[in-house]
Amino acid sequence: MDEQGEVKVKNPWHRPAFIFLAAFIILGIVIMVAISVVQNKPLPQKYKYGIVLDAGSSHTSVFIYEWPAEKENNTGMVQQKHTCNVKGKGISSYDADPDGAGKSLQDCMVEAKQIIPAHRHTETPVYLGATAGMRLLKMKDEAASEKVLTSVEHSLKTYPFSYQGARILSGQEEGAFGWITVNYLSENLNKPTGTLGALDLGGASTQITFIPQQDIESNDNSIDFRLYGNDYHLYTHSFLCYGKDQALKISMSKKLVSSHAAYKTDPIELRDPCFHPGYNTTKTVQSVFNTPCIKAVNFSSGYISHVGLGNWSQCQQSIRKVFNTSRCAYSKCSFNEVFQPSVDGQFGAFSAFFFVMNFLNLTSDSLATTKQKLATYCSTPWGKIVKNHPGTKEKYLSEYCFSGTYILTLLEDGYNFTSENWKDIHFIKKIRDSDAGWTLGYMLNLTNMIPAEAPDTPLMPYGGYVTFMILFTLFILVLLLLAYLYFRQSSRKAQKGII
Ligand SMILES: Nc1nc2c(ncn2[C@@H]2O[C@H](COP(=O)(O)OP(=O)(O)OP(=O)(O)O)[C@@H](O)[C@H]2O)c(=O)[nH]1
Ligand SMILES: [Ca+2]
Repeated sequence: MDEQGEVKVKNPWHRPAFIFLAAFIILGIVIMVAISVVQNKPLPQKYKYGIVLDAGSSHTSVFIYEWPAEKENNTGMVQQKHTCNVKGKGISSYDADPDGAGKSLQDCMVEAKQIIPAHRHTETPVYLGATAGMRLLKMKDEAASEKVLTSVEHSLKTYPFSYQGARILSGQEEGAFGWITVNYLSENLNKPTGTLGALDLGGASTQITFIPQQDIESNDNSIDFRLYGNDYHLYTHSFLCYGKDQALKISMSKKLVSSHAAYKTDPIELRDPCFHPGYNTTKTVQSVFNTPCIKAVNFSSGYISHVGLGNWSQCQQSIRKVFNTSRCAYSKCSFNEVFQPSVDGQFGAFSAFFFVMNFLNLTSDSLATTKQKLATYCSTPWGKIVKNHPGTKEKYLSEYCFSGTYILTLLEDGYNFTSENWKDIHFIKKIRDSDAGWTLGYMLNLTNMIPAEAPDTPLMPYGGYVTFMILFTLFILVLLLLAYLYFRQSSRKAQKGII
């Protein structure tokens, strides 16, 4: 026994090695647990920010976007953090007072400074994009439009952000970026599922953008993108002067010009089926004709007595005259000789498409029901309408019959939607808390946040990777332990054999 005891003490696999291995295993487990705890602890989110000013024809809105700094190239990560509506009218209305355009942005930009953390200010890009109002001003008075842009540029440069430019977007860009926005927010861009067409109705222009089933016959209407490894061949068209405010002016001017009485009376009487019975307001001729969308006409008076008749079918007939559908040089046209393939797939209809249809409660009816309800609404006396909506601005309120009828006629007679595919039009304001509109798509494009190729995805998700590493390491440790026990056993046997 004593001899055996002496041999045991000499065994190289004896206590120090065992203690070392046990310590090694414990240390390994402690390190693994510590690493996985630290790794899984939610990181303090580091957000980045971007600002886009939508200088529309009717007003300017400031959009602040935010996204997690580490995930800027993943789809659906950028979100709208805040919007601010600039007080007053759009920047194109400052043609006689360009300095006023820059000043008008002050309040919203100060708000942006408060909302975005100070340490991010200098790296936050600011873009201003102007749309149809400025396109029209440029047509009317190019020097004035440049002065307005210079004024907003000077104003934006006084803030601590990274100024990236103020420019007028083309109609094509406006349509295409609206399409990118709705498809980015719906997370359609990296999936094989279909995309959402985009319908935008502004005050001075309207855009239609979608992926058609047929060839695009005119180059002006075609735009190509490669996003997340997929090629997109888009049809897009922007109709300048066909936003709802300009369309109303065109429609009123046509009625005035075609009515002989209009040339003789003072004020000129405009009997309008698109306004409620009992509506009677004096307007200036200038307020209708002050746009490059209409040819100037001489009248006997500078004033119009605008009298409502509240007749929906006559209203629709008068609006149809705004669309010229008599000629088409392509296989298919929408109106005004513009090529348009048949509409296809689901559409998101936003901006004034939503404001108007939502107000009229017409966002989920069939086409036939929509027409019926609208006819009833238009024939409702003006006094009753005002009484039923005490909080609504009278200018907005008076125009809903016209605007609803215009939307219906534009979609059905203009873009050729039918009672079958009417349900494919979704009247939307926001998708996942961000407004549908061109601004987000514009920023994503200019900051290269939508890569042409899909980013490489890791072999397995992060959680799976951590679990795998822990299990695999434990497996190796168990193997080492077994090997140790085996060796110890066999060396004991060997010792015994020697004895
Ligand atoms: N009823 C209602 N109308 C609105 C509202 N906001 C804007 N509008 C009107 O809807 C129309 C379109 O508004 P926007 O989409 O902001 O148009 P915009 O961007 O100024 O014009 P574009 O430059 O042509 O795009 C204009 O006639 C606005 O006066 C709203 O909250 N309610
Ligand atoms: Ca707009």
